Amino acid sequence: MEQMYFSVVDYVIFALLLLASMAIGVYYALSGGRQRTTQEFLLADRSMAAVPVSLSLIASFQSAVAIVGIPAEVYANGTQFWFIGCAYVLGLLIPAQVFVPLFYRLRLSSAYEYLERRFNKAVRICGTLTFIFQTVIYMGVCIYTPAFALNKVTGLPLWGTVLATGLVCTAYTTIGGLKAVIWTDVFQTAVMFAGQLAVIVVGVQQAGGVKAVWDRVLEGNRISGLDLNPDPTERHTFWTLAVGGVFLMLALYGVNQAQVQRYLSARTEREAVRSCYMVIPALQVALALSCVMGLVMFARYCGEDPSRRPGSLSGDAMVLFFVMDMLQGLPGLPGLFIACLFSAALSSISSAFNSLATVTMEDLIRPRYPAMTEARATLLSKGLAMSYGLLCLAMAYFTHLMGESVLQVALKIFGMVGGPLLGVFSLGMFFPWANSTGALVGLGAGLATAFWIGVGSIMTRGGGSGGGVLPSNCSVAWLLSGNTTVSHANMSVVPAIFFNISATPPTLRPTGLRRLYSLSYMWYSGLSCLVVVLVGLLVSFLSGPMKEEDVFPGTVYPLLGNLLFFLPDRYKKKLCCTGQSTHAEDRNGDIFSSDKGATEAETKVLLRASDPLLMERETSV
Ligand SMILES: CC(C)(CO)[C@@H](O)C(=O)NCCC(=O)O
Ligand code: NA
Repeated sequence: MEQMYFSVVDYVIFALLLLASMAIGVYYALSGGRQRTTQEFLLADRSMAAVPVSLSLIASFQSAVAIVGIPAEVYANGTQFWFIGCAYVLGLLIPAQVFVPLFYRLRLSSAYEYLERRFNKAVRICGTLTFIFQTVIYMGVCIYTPAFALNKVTGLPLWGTVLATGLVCTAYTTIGGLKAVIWTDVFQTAVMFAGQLAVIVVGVQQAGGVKAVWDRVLEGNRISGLDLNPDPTERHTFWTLAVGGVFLMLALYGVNQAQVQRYLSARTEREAVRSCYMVIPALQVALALSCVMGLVMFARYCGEDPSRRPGSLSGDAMVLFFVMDMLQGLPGLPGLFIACLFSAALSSISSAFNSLATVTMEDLIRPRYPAMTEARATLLSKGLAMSYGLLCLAMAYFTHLMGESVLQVALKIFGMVGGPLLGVFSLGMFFPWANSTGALVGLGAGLATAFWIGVGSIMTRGGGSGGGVLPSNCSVAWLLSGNTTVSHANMSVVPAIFFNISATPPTLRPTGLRRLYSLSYMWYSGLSCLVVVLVGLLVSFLSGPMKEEDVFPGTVYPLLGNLLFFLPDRYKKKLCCTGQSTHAEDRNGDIFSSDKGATEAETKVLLRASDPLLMERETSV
């Protein structure tokens, strides 16, 4: 395969992306409150409108991993993965109805503050540390993926690209705070969609039109029907994607700090909920673009002259090769696509930096030094954002050493670490009896289960079967054979991470522990969430369940009460599921609506003052 060369226009477009992002950072460093308070730096002064928030929400977890990983998946295995779109519906309706109002009304700064109000400090700190662990690994994958892909195709130095993007992102995140992060996300999401659309349009044209594309993907077996196989070890079926995917989406869009922080930055609760709803169609568009891109590439390249094939390239790098090949000779378009890849990456990395700075400040540092001045806290938050930026560069190196397709790696991390976190939040919100011991033991059990299965699957190459390349009339076996003509020697030293998505050979049905390890990675969130809730409830009942009236007001969602709506109140009370205060606002609505200018501390006092039960409890402590 020949190395591709960028024209001047391409370099200019790429440079413009970095410059524009930087300019947005500078603008928010110098306008508004000039980033002099943590409220502005970490929460955008709680002044954002729904549209930028929702675009920023989709950008957080849509990185270059999805941009190359989803087309690679569709190219190799057909459109089955598209069914994850079904999970987007419940996966965002539930946050919009349950999580967002609850968090918003508590006027939190960090999602983990909820855990302290509902349980205790220890649960909060464990939650925070779990989130930090998840995000630090994820950001390494995020920054490494586009740099590696670009290096393979254009020969641009890998670590130079990592360094340049990492530093630019650190810079605008550190000076511009959450406002800059959200507005760069908006701009970067636009670039991301533009780049994908350009590839699709050019690809369809080169493949001979929409009809030709359709015929070839049908002929090549790439349009998947509804796979209703109930086997949980099957990697992608309707059940793993549409049901298991809901838990993945809840972990990401319901309780992940990066997203919770965006909901909290919305100017009103209504805007926050609206932004959550708007993610559903926007994310469907993003998914459709990626899947269609995979199909177009299949139509364009299947059956291509073998001498031009990228030899041992894995799915992910192959996507980039195809894209660059299609766009060669169209000035500016290769640059636009590279800008698309890096936009996707930057918008995820910047979310990671800012959310990590927030939790470190609000959950770990501030509770220890409550007297810290606002100026010092803001300076420290900026220092934290910058330090996490530098740590990200180190994490890129770790990713370099990992194996597997990057899409699967990213979704596994979300499931293994995000699932237990979702579990501990669900335990607190839906089960008033759960106590802090239950929450801690449950979280530990959930993490242990997830890592046992996750690490087991890596050791035994499990994680769900059925990931091999689909058979089709037009042979694609060469993609994996690795011994076809490779014109450049360096193509054969692709690190393991870019080797294919294929898992265990479908012929062997694993038994015993191996069967457990081969659980589809799409179930990781659901399973570990369930373990946390079950173990948490069991331990709570054994160690003395919490009484409903002792729970901090506004931290419980009356799930059982709502489900058993047909029972008379008397029985509901007996069952302990009336939801003493469903949402803080039910009781304190007037306070919240009339205190627009009040500081957080004042609001807390107001909230407490309006709650005699709580006052009593606090004074008796
Ligand atoms: C996380 C979802 C499912 C939804 O946002 C999707 O965007 C995705 O597959 N992301 C992969 C991880 C990443 O792009 O970083
Ligand atoms: Na992104």
